[in-house]
Amino acid sequence: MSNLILAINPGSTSTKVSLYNGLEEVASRNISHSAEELSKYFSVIDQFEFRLGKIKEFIVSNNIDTTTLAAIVGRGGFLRPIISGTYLVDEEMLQDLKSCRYGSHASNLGALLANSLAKEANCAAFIVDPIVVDELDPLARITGHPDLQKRSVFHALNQKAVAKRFAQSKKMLYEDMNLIVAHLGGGISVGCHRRGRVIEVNNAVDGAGPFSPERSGTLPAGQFANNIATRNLSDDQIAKMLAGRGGLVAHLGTNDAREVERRITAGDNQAKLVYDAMIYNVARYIAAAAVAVQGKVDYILLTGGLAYSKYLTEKLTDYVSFIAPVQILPGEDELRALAEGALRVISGQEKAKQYGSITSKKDLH
Ligand SMILES: Nc1ncnc2c1ncn2[C@@H]1O[C@H](COP(=O)(O)OP(=O)(O)O)[C@@H](O)[C@H]1O
Ligand SMILES: CCCC(=O)OP(=O)(O)O
Repeated sequence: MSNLILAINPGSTSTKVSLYNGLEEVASRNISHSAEELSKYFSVIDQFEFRLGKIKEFIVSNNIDTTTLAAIVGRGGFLRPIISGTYLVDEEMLQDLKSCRYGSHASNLGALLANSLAKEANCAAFIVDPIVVDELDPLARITGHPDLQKRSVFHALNQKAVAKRFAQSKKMLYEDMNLIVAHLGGGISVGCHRRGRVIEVNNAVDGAGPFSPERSGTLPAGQFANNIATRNLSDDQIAKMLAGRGGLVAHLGTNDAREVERRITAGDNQAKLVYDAMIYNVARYIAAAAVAVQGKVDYILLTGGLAYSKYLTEKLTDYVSFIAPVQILPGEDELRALAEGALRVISGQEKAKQYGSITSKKDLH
C-alpha cells in the first residue's frame, strides 16, 4: 500500500505544501501570498480557488500522480472545541469551516482544500490537531463574566509536535513532563502542557495573551469597548484590529520582526520600546502559565519564526529562566506534523476520529 501523503498548510500569508513518502519529504513548496494578492478576496473562504490553483501547480510541476496518494491532510481551522488527534474530513466539518461559524482564519481552508483534492484523487482526507484543540482545565475556562468564556485557540499542531519531539530527544514521554511552549510567530500562543495535555493557553487570535507581530493580545477591556463604540467599528474591523492589524503592525507598520530589529540597530528608540515590550509581555504569560502546574515546569520551549532571533530569545531567557531551563527550537514543522498524523492512521497505529459524531463538551474531559 502507498505511503504517499500530500500535506497542506494554509497560513495567513502563505500556503505551504509538501509531498511525503512515509516520513520522508519528497517535494515541498512555500507559496507566499502578498497582502496585495490577498486583498482581492473579501474573506478567507473566497481564497479557496486561488490557493487550490497554486497547489495544483505544485502537483503538476512535481509530476505527482494523485491516484497514487494514500491521503491528503490539511491544517485544521476554526471548528467547535475538540480533543487532539487526526480527524476524517466530513460534511459537518466542511460546513462549519465554510460558514466560519466558530471564527475565520486561513487554516479554515485546510480541510476544504484537502477534501477537494482527495475527491479527485479518490483517497482519504484528514486534518490533525486543529487550532481549536481543547484540553483546558475547567478553572482556565472561567473569566470574570459568565457571558464570556475562554476558548482554546492556539498553534496546537506545532506546539504538540514540538513538545513530543523534544520529549523524545530527552528520552522521556511527553505524558510524563510539564512543559511551557511559547509559539512565537505572526500570532503568539503560550501553552502549559501538563503531562501531555494543554491545560492552559491564551486564545492566540481573539484578543488574549501577549501582543505579537500582527495581533493585539489582551487589551484594557474598558478602553477597548469605548474605542470601538466611539469609532463605530464593524465586526470585521474589530476582528482586524485584534488579528492582522494589531501588535507590531499597529505600532510600527510592519509584521516583520527582522525589519524591527534592523530599525533598533539603526537607533530607532520607539521600535526598541515596542519590541522590548512584546518580549516582556511574552515573559509575563510564560510566568503565568507556570502557575497552572504550581511552578513545577521541566522545560520552557521557544518555537516559531521569532525564536530565530538571538535578540529576542536572550531577553526572554533572562526574564524566565528562573522558572525552568529554556530550550530554543526555532521555526515550525507543521507539514511534517500533518504527515505524521495521517501516517499514524493509514498505518493502523491510530483510528481516525470523527468530527461529526462529537458532542463537544462531553468528549473534552
Ligand atoms: N531570523 C529571524 N529573526 C527574527 N525574526 C524572524 C526571523 N525569521 C522569521 N522571523 C519573524 O517571525 C515572524 C513569523 O513567524 P512564523 O512562525 O513564520 O509565522 P506564522 O505564525 O505566520 O507561521 C515574523 O515576524 C518574522 O519576521
Ligand atoms: C492560533 C491560531 C492559528 C494561528 O494564529 O496561526 P498563525 O500564527 O500561523 O496565523
